[in-house]
Amino acid sequence: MTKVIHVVAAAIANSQGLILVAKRPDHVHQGGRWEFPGGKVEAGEASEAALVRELQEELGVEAQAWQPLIDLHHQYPDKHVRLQVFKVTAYGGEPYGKEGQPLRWLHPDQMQAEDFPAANVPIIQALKLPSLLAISPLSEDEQQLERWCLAQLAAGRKLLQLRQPQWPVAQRLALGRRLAPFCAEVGVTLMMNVPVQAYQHQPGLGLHLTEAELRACRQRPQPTEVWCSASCHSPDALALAQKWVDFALLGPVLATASHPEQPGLGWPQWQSWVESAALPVYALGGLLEQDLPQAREAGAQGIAAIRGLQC
Ligand SMILES: Nc1nc2c([nH]c(=O)n2[C@@H]2O[C@H](COP(=O)(O)OP(=O)(O)OP(=O)(O)O)[C@@H](O)[C@H]2O)c(=O)[nH]1
Ligand SMILES: [Mg+2]
Repeated sequence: MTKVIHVVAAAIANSQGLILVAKRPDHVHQGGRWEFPGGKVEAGEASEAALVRELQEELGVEAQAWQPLIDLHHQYPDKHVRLQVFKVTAYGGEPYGKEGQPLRWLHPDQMQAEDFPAANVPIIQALKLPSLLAISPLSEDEQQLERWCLAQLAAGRKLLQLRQPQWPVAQRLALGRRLAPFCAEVGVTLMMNVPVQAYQHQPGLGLHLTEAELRACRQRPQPTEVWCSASCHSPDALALAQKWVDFALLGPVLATASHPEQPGLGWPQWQSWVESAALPVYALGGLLEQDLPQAREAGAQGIAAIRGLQC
């Protein structure tokens, strides 16, 4: 097995939510591309100590507060890297390119994957995605679901999923079409849980696949501008999600009222499955907003919930 190069990198966020990126010198690995500042973890060094050291060495700043963003492996033709990325939310000093590297502050939506090393695609996705994903509660009452959606928008949620497996597909699509303009107006994506062939794109909507639909995929189900996600219940499903969609939901972490027959995976198993996946993964199953720090420590993008995220 090739040696794994363990790298820590920082998505440093300023008060406007812009993220600092630096240009790699032309002569180094992945030279000329933009990167998240950071570097190799030294032998015997703890990851977070490496993070603090690298930001001091490369930018002259003192990292003061951070949280895990995503931890992934990537195989380049010439090397295998593990990129452990932290979102740095507080720092002392003004960053400058100590090694002469140009710096820029970018909104995640301005980041183009092709300007970064190939390993960075999931990191950019993780920066674009929020930490909470609210899933619609089962209901026969369309007005109640409209109220649910509008309440979620009012609460500032950025990512929703319209589930309703008990409804005919046409009814799900019709409700999605009505809600889409409200979502689009405030930059929210409503993930539609409908068959791939039935999905019709419009601004404000995305496509969510069941695990069976994910397994049937032979290509990405929608162009890259359309968010696509999938439900996963095993490591091999996560590997497929990494290939065909932008993010996954993995669960149940705990047993839930909506799926009482499925025992919970528990955090240790959940974490061990996500460790080998290079895409953002939401933890699902019996979770509440206050479980977010634990979910992040386990490698989650955030939490997805029905009851846990009611407004
Ligand atoms: N820092 C950083 N490295 C990245 C990113 N994406 C990515 O593939 N890498 C790869 O991870 C490795 C990190 O190396 P680095 O050159 O930053 O390491 P370093 O700061 O310790 O430099 P040094 O070896 O010159 O002391 C490189 O192979 C680089 O191509 C990223 O966003 N940030
Ligand atoms: Mg570096």
